[in-house]
Amino acid sequence: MTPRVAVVYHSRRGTMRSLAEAAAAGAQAYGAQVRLLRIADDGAGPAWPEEEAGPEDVLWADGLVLASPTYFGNVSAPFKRFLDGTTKLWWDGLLNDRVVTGMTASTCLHGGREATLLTLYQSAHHWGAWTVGAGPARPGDPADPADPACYGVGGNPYGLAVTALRDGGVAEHDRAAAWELGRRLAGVAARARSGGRPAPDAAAPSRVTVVHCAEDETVRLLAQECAAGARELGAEVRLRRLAGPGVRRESGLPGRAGGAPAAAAVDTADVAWADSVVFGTPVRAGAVAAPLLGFLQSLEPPAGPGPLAGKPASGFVSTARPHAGSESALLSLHHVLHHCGAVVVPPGYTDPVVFEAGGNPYGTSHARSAGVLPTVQALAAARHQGRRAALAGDRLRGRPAPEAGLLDTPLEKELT
Ligand SMILES: Cc1cc2nc3c(=O)[nH]c(=O)nc-3n(C[C@H](O)[C@H](O)[C@H](O)COP(=O)(O)O)c2cc1C
Repeated sequence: MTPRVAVVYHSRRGTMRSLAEAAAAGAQAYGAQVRLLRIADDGAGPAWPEEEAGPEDVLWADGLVLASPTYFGNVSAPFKRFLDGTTKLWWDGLLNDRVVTGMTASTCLHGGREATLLTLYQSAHHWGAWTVGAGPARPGDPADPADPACYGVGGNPYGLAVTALRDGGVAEHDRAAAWELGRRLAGVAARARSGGRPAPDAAAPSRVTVVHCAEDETVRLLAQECAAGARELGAEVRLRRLAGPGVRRESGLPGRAGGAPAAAAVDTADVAWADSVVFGTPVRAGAVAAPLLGFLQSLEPPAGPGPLAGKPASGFVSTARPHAGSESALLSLHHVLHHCGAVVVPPGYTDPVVFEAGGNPYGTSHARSAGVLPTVQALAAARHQGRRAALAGDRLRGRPAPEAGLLDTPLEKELT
């Protein structure tokens, strides 16, 4: 299936427009059907000739390159208006499963460009989108925009960020990096639509690894439910425990209840084995617990793709109180996942159970003020997250879609 890619830009001086043109050409070179679209600008910018972007273009696209200038460390107001304009489609559950990447430009090298890309992804995750950065790609995928040949990226794994010049000019290496990013996005969008190259073992069940801090009882139960959700879709699942300095001592949580057997300790090979990976952790000081961060850091190779490259990944958390970092920990986890080249596939609002469990689109979360054990709503959300991981892992390896009766996203239903 030919993927449909929309490259949507806002530009006053021309930087973002040039990058968008290059990304569109890269997506076209992959073989995608491409639309280059501008965002309306209250008359403040030049009248660029491209068609104006609207919410229906998000609906049309399988993949989107979102290109906003950095304004005060954020997307520009016109760009935010464009995102907000998709509310009705989002509410109707029609924007799930788009594949999104981001591009930006800023005057200062460290003037908020990473913040802008991460903000873009946060909004895309509310849609239920999958986000692809410029981190290392898996072998055989379209070339790596962070490759030293494309100096414009400067090692930014979140997407493309370049230095804006006064005249709106764009260096050739930045244009080349935008081209590569467009091509990569089209490649992932094609596979997400089951139109990519079939994996050599396409008939085998997809593989999901659920890694968790097992000493935290809440997280352990969420992990089991997540694993059960993946198995519901026919996935082969490895439930793995993080070894390392004790989470129990750090968090002061009770140990394993009921004498359930401990999961095997996780190893890098469990991540290499999987088609998709889900990470569960208690929140410590607004971030993931140290053992998880240590394990993730061991996955990021000094150069080239690591075992997470090109694979769907997401996380779930437990906190002591309702607003004690359940969002910030997951957002910081997403940053690390992008560094590893993963495709971040959080739950978004892709199922009513997400709303019922507190409405965290970045990952399932449970606050222990509601009880040490997860609520039935949190368990249902974890199960949904496991199903989604299995589905995304299946898609990105190009395997045929699972049977219609088991499918749970509008995109799946639409395709079968
Ligand atoms: C309202 C406004 C806010 C800006 N904020 C930042 C900023 O936070 N950091 C930075 O480095 N550059 C900032 N800039 C510079 C823009 O990032 C730069 O002009 C833009 O990326 C150029 O893109 P364009 O050529 O596509 O219009 C700002 C510019 C404007 C107009």
